[in-house]
Amino acid sequence: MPAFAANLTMMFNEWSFLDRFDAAAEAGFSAVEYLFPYDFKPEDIQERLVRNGLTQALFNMPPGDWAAGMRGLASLPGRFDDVADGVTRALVYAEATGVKNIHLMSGLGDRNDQQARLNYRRAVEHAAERLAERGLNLLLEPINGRNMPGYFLNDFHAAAQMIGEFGLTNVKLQFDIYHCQIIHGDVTTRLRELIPISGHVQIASVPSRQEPDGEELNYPFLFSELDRLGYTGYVGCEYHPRGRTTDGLGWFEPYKRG
Ligand SMILES: O=C(O)C(=O)CO
Repeated sequence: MPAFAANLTMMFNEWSFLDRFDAAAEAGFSAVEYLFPYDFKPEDIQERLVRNGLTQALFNMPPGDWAAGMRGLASLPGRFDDVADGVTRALVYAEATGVKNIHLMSGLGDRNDQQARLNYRRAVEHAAERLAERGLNLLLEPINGRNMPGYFLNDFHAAAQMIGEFGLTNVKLQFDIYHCQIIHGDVTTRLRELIPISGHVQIASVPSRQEPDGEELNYPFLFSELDRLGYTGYVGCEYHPRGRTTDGLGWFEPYKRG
């Protein structure tokens, strides 16, 4: 049975950010993830994790100016020093939270542009090396172009190919089933191909990106498939609740922490 992480960027928004840890634990989650911890003190986040017995499953490196539309820096020209500073900052939070997986967003750009590919490779190699010194994984996530138009890493096959070319054992795929269904479909076949290189899985219904309890995908089947494939990482619930978060947790009832 998969272990689920509540995504505190999207879920439990009825609470302030730090109180979402308490709410997720109360709802039966054993782990949490979110996009960015950087507006909060590392020790405050640590305190919430410890108090609630929660595992920190994932967060992202600093993405650049998110409010101005930046979606990561790794493939961008002239931003290598900012990527390196971001790694330093993320490692402070890794130390406090005990997270094992950190996601490096690629940024907007053309995946077929040679210079953007070189920028990306340099950023990934640098981040991966520094994370490896702490025994951490660097995650790379393909994101669909409907949610993030112009995103550099917008294809699962291309991501798998790059991960193979980089040849770094701590660089893994972040397999968001929602993005995969929108980009490629045939999600079960993609899971069978790519779980061996995946370090984290995420879920949401398609097309609404709400609770994983209907619409295009049969999640109970996909959860069993993850078990059949021997996946032991976390499954991040990166979805927008339709209403109150706790009212939409019927799907989670069989999986929650006792
Ligand atoms: O937009 C997403 O799907 C993300 O997970 C960004 O980190």
